[in-house]
Amino acid sequence: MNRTLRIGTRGSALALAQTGLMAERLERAGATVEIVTVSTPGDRSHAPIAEIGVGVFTSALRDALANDEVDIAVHSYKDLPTAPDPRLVLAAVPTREDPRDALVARDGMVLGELPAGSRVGTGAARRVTQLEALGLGLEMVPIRGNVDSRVRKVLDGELDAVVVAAAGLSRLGRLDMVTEFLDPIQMLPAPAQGALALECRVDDVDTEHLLRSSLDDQASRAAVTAERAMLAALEAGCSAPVGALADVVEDLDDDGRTVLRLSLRGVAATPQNELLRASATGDLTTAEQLGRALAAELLDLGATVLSGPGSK
Ligand SMILES: NCc1[nH]cc(CCC(=O)O)c1CC(=O)O
Repeated sequence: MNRTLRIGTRGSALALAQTGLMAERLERAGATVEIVTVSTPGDRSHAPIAEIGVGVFTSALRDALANDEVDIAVHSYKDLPTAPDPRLVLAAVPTREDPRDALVARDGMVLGELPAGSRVGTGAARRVTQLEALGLGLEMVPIRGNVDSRVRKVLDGELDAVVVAAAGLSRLGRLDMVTEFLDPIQMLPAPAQGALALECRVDDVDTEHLLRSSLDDQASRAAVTAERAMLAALEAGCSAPVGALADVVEDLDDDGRTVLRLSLRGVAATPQNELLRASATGDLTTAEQLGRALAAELLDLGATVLSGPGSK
């Protein structure tokens, strides 16, 4: 391909960092690329995500792609609405970063060391509900804004701690700030957390082929496919307290041969905001069915079917 590929990104430090990484990899694969920043309503507003709705970070970028203003869009996968965009194709899910949530606390503290009444910043219902379930007496403070500004609130002494995605800090080169990586047994991440989604126009087969062949990672794609299928089946948006994590694990088949399997864990809440946890395993090739089956089990256990805006 000898055309210059325009890669669309949001303008936040995190978005620019992760798009820069993808641009480098595409150049190494022989492509000529140019980065184009697209401003989104999510970047301009400070209102809670629950008010401004799912897709606030991604719709403007998707429109720019569909309108031929850019050729590739790089998204944080967890920010994408679950409904597919018929104008676009998800051409690559690159190897996923650490999917866990991370605690950044004052004085190097881990969760168990935070005194009761400590002020912990997070706006995401999924994080709030799972932290409250630990019964530590923490005071949850709703915050929003980019990763930098959240972490700064701890450095400034405004908050005792914040919970953010480890992947965000990693891509910003700030993993040194993490005082504890939260174990998924206590804190399941948002579906697709730590993964990127690279889209192109559905009729741009050259770009699709390039992205697929140079960036797509099959195991990461299978894992996030299962997580997102669970989310979609619960009809939960980004503000819903739904967490999911699929790990690719080694298993033995009937003939004693090593095979790769998906191990999916999920968490959802009842109407009384009690947490329900469940898990299931399946094949990488049937990731979607696995996600739907786990959602069905959670619904059977009494999980609320949520609708409306919501992804973190
Ligand atoms: N909507 C915010 C958002 N979208 C993606 C990430 C982190 C990186 C990732 O999960 O890929 C974050 C910040 C956070 O949740 O702390």
